[in-house]
Amino acid sequence: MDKLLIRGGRRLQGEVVISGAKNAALPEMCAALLTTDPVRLTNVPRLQDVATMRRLLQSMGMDVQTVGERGGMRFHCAGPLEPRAPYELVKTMRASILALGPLLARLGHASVSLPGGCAIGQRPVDQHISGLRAMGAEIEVAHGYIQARLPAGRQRLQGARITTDMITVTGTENLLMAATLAEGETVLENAAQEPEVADLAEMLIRMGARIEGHGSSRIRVQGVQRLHGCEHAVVADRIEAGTFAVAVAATGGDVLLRHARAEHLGAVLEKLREAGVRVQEENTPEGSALRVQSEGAAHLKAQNFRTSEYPGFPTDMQAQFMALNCVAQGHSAVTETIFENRFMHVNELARLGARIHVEGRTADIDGAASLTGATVMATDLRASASLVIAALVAEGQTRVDRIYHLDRGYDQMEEKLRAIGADIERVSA
Ligand SMILES: CC(=O)N[C@H]1[C@@H](OP(=O)(O)OP(=O)(O)OC[C@H]2O[C@@H](n3ccc(=O)[nH]c3=O)[C@H](O)[C@@H]2O)O[C@H](CO)[C@@H](O)[C@@H]1O
Ligand SMILES: C=C(OP(=O)(O)O)C(=O)O
Repeated sequence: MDKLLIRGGRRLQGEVVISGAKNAALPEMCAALLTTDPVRLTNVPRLQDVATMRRLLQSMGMDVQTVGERGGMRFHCAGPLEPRAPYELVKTMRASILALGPLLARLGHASVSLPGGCAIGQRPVDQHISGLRAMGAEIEVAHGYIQARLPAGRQRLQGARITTDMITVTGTENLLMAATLAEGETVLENAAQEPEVADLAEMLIRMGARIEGHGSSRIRVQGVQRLHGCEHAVVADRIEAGTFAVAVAATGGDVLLRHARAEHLGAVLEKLREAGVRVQEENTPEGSALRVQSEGAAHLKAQNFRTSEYPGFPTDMQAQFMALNCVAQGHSAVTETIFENRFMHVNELARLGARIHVEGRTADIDGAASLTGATVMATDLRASASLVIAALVAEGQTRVDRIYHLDRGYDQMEEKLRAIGADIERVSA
C-alpha cells in the first residue's frame, strides 16, 4: 500500500495547475447515460474515483475512451445498456448513486447498489428515492440495492414539484438529470447551489436540456423527448484550489493557482484574508488564477468558522482549514454542520502535536502548536489532505498511511506539491 513521506519546513513557491473538479466530473460522466450520441468531456481529473466511474459505465455497456492529452474522455452508449451498478464497483464511491436518475430516465428501470464514499456520516439517499418516487418511479430497497422502475405502461418519468428535506448535492444532481427526460415540468425547490451542480446543468443544456435557475435554490426543468451529444469542459476544482491555498498559507510562500476561480471560493478566501493571507485574482492567457502569499502560520490568526451549504464554508475544506488553525496564532472554534462524523482527522492531527478538543459538532483548537513529524493514518479524503498540510509544517518526517483516500480525489497531489518546493515522496510498501 502506498504511503507519503513528508519532511516539513519548506516554503512553497511557484505555480500549480488546478485540475477539473471530481464532484463535477463524476455526475457529468453519468450524464452521458442520458443519450445515445457520443459525449466528450475535457479537463477530467486523473483520479481513482474517475477510474472507478469509468469501470462502472463500461460494465453497463458504455464505450469509454481517453482522447487527447488534457483530460479528454469520450463516452458513447448507442447499443444496449445493462442498467445495474453492482456493489463491488460502487462500494468505494459515493457518486455511483448518480447513475440512478439517468438510467431510470432513459431506460425506465435501474438497479443501483447503495453507495460507499467517505465514511463521514450515515449519508442516506432517502431524498434521491423520494424525489424519483414523486416523479412516478416505483422503488424498493432490498439486499443493499435500490431497485427502481416505471409503472407498467409508462414510458417516461413525470415532471413534479420536489422540495427536498435538506439541501443535497448529489440528490439535486440525480433529480436534475432524471427531470431532463421526464414528461412536463419539474421544479426542484431547496436545490443545492454548488458550482458543480451549475456546471452539470450547463452540460445538460449543451445536450439539449431545458433548464433554468441552476445556481439558485429553485431549478426549473422542462422535460424533452431526447438529449443529444455535446462537448463540455469540467469546471476547475474549487476544493483542490482551496487545499493548495491553505497549504501555502500554513507553510508560507507565494504560489499562483492556475485555473482557480475566486468566485467559487468566496467563504474560504474571506477566512484566509481575515487570517492575514494575501490572495489576489489574476488573469492569465488561459483564464482565471489566484495568487496566494503568506508569511507562514506564525504570522496568521486562527479563524472561527462553521461549515454550511454553498455559498457557505464548504465541509470539504473543514479538515484542511483546521490543520491551518492548529499552527496559526490564537484559539479557534470549528463547527461541522453537514456531516455528523467528520472529525476523524482530529486524533491524527493530535499525533503531530495539535491541541484540539471536540465537543459534539464543534472542535476547539489551541493554535501555535509546534508540530513534529510522526506516522499518521489517512481516514478519508479531506482528512488525508489536512494531514499533508500539517506534515508540510511539522518539524521532521511524517509518514501518511492509507493514501488511497487521497488518490480518490486529488490529481497527482504529491507531484504538484513537489513542483512548488515541498519535500514529499510516495513510497510503496
Ligand atoms: C460526489 C459529491 O458530490 N460529493 C459531495 C456531496 O456529497 P453528497 O451529495 O453525498 O452530500 P449531500 O449534499 O447529499 O449531503 C448533505 C447532508 O444531507 C444528508 N442527506 C443527503 C441526501 C439524502 O438523501 N438524505 C440525507 O439525509 C447527508 O447525510 C448530509 O448530512 O456534497 C457534500 C456536501 O457538500 C460533499 O461533502 C461531497 O464531497
Ligand atoms: C466527501 C467527499 O467525497 P464523496 O462524496 O465522493 O465521498 C469529498 O469530496 O470530500
